[in-house]
Amino acid sequence: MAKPVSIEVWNPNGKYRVVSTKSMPGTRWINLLIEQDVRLEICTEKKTILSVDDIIALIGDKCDGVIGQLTEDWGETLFAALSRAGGTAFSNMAVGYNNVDVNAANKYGVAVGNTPGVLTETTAELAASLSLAAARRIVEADEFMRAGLYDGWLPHLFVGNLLKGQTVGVIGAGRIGSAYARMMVEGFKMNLIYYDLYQSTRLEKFVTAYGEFLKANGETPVYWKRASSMDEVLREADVISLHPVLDKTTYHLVNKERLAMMKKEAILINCSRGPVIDEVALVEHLKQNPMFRVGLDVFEDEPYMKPGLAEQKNAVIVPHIASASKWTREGMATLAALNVLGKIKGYPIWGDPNRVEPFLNENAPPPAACPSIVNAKALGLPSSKL
Ligand SMILES: NC(=O)C1=CN([C@@H]2O[C@H](COP(=O)(O)OP(=O)(O)OC[C@H]3O[C@@H](n4cnc5c(N)ncnc54)[C@H](O)[C@@H]3O)[C@@H](O)[C@H]2O)C=CC1
Ligand SMILES: O=C(O)C(=O)CO
Repeated sequence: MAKPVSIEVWNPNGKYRVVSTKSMPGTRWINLLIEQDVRLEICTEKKTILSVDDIIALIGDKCDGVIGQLTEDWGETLFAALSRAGGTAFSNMAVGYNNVDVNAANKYGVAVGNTPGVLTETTAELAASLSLAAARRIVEADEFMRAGLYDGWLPHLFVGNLLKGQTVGVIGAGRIGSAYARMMVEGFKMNLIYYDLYQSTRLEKFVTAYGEFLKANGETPVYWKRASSMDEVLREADVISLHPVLDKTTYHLVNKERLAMMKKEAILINCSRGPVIDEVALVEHLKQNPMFRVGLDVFEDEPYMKPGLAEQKNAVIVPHIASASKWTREGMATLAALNVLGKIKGYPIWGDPNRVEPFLNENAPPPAACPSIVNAKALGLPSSKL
């Protein structure tokens, strides 16, 4: 028998029962649910990561849908429990859904939602922030000041890397990778080399047009190149940012051998998922190559770091905050809630998960559609004509 879990209840007499495993930013998502006859239960347990047993207790005997978090293990056990409780809808409050076993969800006929688009720019901005922090040694310099060690300007003090004219490498040039590439090319006049399974024509056109603009204004133009292999990016780029999904093809994509291919003074940024880098190999590489720097938002065994990482001065490390702007986090909550609500109400699936703005307009009711259901095809769910 699972232990009871503490909750806060909204609209107790609502017809549909939806559970959110965490309190989420903003109130719009709550209002959108309760206006549509939902009894909403929000878990108020203090512990950060809920166990499968905690979530089973939250689901209970009758539950139409769950809004969950990327820290939770949504596999066979939870989808079976949700299905037994009559549920057909789950949404991660995240775009990444490597914590979800979509095949298990398909088996139990549960729709799986995610929250693309709303976090693209926010996440790219954090990747850009980490790139700058690593290049200009901001964290080391901040620690030095606070320790009272600054006793005057020196020619050699915290010398870092100039980005202008260097090459930025992007691995996984999807929504976030492309947004980051544009920031670095336009903001710092860097050349671009990228690797993705698919061509990013829009990104290429952007860099071409920006290069022509610079040239027309008497400045050095910027260039792009689509690499034929990831190794080409690692060898050529000065700053490399990882933005692929995490799956079997990207697990330990950056390993000991690949770290060795990179320039000795390269900067590596990871705002995708921790296991994309072999973190043990990374710690060793950081120790052996003091001029090599990393900016990490994600870790292989989150929330833990591999031994030795925290001691490396050439690593800038932040706790998975890439999507943490107020607007984005409130928007993620809204999209996750609307995924669950839409499925419960039998709404069709929004046609373009890259264009979710209509769901985020606070001055208008959202479209009658699920913003993004990743297994819509597998479940045969209809597409919206809106
Ligand atoms: N740190 C954070 O807080 C955040 C992390 N993320 C992570 O970023 C990931 C990407 O998000 P989006 O850009 O919205 O997704 P997306 O689907 O638009 O882009 C992912 C890209 O990776 C490419 N890709 C897949 N396998 C690859 C491989 N083996 N080699 C090279 N490229 C490959 C895909 O073709 C695609 O273009 C998410 O799946 C999530 O894990 C997303 C948001 C915030
Ligand atoms: O959305 C995601 O995938 C995250 O990691 C958090 O925003």
